[in-house]
Amino acid sequence: MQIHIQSINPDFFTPASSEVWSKNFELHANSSYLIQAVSGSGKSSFFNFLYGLNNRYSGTILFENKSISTFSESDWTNIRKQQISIVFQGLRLFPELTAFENIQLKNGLTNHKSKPDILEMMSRLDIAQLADKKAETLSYGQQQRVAIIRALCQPFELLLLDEPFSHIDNNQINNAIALINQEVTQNNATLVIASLGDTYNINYTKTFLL
Ligand SMILES: Nc1ncnc2c1ncn2[C@@H]1O[C@H](COP(=O)(O)OP(=O)(O)OP(=O)(O)O)[C@@H](O)[C@H]1O
Repeated sequence: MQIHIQSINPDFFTPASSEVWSKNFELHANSSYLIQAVSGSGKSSFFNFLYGLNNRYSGTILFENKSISTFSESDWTNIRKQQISIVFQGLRLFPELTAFENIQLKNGLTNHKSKPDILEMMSRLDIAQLADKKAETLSYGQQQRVAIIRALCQPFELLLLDEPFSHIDNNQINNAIALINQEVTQNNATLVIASLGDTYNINYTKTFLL
């Protein structure tokens, strides 16, 4: 998906000058981007704009040359099912559901992956043994890995990851990055990762300071 960002600025706070706010740039397929932000500079807001959860900004965001401000709620429902996947900073898992149920709930919308595929992904991130545990009983780093796999269990052209590895050790970060890269490549997708400073072992097309 071709994404054009044209001079956007949030309506609800005045950001400091950055390489995102008030700037024109494009995000391309088969490319990875890092948004390096200081806390409170608006990276979650930027992701919410791209995911259609917040439209309180000036400027224009175009997907395939169409302004996303024209999309209806049902357009966004389809886009979130087929084209954009996200890991929120706060994860948004269902605490009462098991790790596997959290993943399958999303996967079931498109039957993107089989149960053995999901269990293999969980095994790669060393959480297969937690499949039947309620999400609320998992550590935050384990929950982050559940949320990452859940995000990979749907078709996507744009994958948004908001501080996805903040509670994960380096070894597991590398396993997660290998899995994410594999899925991004298979989908010919655009990857956008936000971090507070870490750069991770990813070959970025461009890094933006926010
Ligand atoms: N709904 C809202 N109404 C008013 N102000 C908001 C709203 N959401 C965020 N803000 C403000 O916008 C600024 C950026 O918030 P945002 O959550 O996007 O930052 P962030 O860079 O993701 O921060 P952090 O890394 O600390 O989570 C903050 O000053 C915040 O108080």
